Amino acid sequence: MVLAQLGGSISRALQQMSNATIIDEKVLSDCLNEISRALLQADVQFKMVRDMQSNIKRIVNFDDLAAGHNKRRIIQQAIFNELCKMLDPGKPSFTPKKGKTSVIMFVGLQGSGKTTTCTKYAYYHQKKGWKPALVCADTFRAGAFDQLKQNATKAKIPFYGSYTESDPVKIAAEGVERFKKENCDLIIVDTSGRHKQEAALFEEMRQVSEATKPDLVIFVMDGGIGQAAFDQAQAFKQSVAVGAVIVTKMDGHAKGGGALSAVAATKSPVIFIGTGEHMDEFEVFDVKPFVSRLLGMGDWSGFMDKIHEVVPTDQQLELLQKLSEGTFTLRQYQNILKMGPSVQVLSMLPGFSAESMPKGHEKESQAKIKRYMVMMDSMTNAELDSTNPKLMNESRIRRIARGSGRQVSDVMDMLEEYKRLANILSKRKGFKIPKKGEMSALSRNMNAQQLGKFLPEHMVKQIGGYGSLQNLMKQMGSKDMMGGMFGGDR
Ligand SMILES: Nc1nc2c(ncn2[C@@H]2O[C@H](COP(=O)(O)OP(=O)(O)OP(=O)(O)O)[C@@H](O)[C@H]2O)c(=O)[nH]1
Repeated sequence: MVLAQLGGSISRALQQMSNATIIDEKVLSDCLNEISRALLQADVQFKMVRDMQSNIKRIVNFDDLAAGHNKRRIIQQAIFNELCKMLDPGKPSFTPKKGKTSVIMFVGLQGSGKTTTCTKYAYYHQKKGWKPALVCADTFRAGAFDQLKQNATKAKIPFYGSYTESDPVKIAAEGVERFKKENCDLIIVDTSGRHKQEAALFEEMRQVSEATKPDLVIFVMDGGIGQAAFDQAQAFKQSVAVGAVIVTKMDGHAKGGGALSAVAATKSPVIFIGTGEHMDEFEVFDVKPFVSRLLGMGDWSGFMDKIHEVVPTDQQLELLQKLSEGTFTLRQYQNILKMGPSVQVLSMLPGFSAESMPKGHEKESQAKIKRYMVMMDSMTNAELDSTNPKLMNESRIRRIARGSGRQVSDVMDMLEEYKRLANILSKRKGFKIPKKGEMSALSRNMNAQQLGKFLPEHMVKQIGGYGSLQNLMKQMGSKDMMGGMFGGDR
């Protein structure tokens, strides 16, 4: 994920600035140049980068800052705000309501991942108790209906389409009508894509939109599109009322910076990102935790949400404790993998960046995770909980391979990856976690001083001290941040 590199570069620039004895215009300029270079390398549009730079310079006016002002804090806050502004168009997109019919139309270029994303979107809502349905109005690409049908069948989602009807407008209208009668609350219309922006595609889209009157049009964009993103997104916006963006393929080599351009071009927020071909590889996109992650400040709320979602209750505290101590057993590895690819999960922790992860982790596919989980299921409790690297001897490895139906080399591979990760984590220990009794009280009324007690010293410094932390908490909504962190009410 190139975005991880962007995060690494930005937090390094901030760190360098934090290390400077005196922060003057030159230090700020160097820091901003570094950040701008990183953004441009991530394919963020030149104009946006230039605007960001001049906005920050305007906010951080050294002449106006009285001595004693915490410049570091003001600069970091300004960078945080500007990055959020780039990704936040200022108004939320239409949010469908469960139980009330909404029509959602998907548009995008061919190959952007539109059809896959329609099913992911439907599946995501279905898991939350919605009644979604899929309509295939893509009559241009032979096989589009089959693809949608196959995905929909697998996820047990009702679908509508035709092998013989060539008019997408007719299919879309009929499909929407049918599912309205069936009281589906989320009717998703997949439209045709083309290789490039063409008048015919836009005309067809306009007609489908007129016939189905969507409550929301979602523009699907390949995360790897680069500098072309702005023009492409703008062209779609000019034809139909795009209200939200989904960026796909963020698992691959996508630079991701195009997402920022798409937000600017459509004045619509990114609502989800696609992180793989699998139905589950789909994440809600929230600006502030995302920027916080980019700046190396972590995303506690996301991390704790994941823990609560998949890690057995009696193991949650232990997982946090072990992570903070830097003792990472196979049991912890198993729990992390339940939460998703380790690179994504661990980059939610403050002080971690995906960049610091061992090479190869970005390719942790669902299949590989599944394979590892099966092998771990064949391990004994003693093996899973051991901190002794010598425990896994030849006979144990053979037994695990036999028990899981894998090769000895597969078990060795998995152990190797575990060791590399454990090694990284042992060097990054240091965040402290609250004691059991402190949890609920802290989750509601915590101030920056109290939160600071649980963070490593260098991180508090990097954030810009307690003042910045307090601001960050305010920015992120302390209830949200703390609720996520300590499992309080949300
Ligand atoms: N790695 C990865 N692949 C994805 C993601 N989303 C979609 N894909 C893959 O991208 C390819 C194109 O996806 P489709 O859903 O067929 O694309 P489309 O935009 O619907 O194409 P048309 O229907 O022809 O317009 C497929 O191989 C998908 O599996 C993602 O988030 N990550």
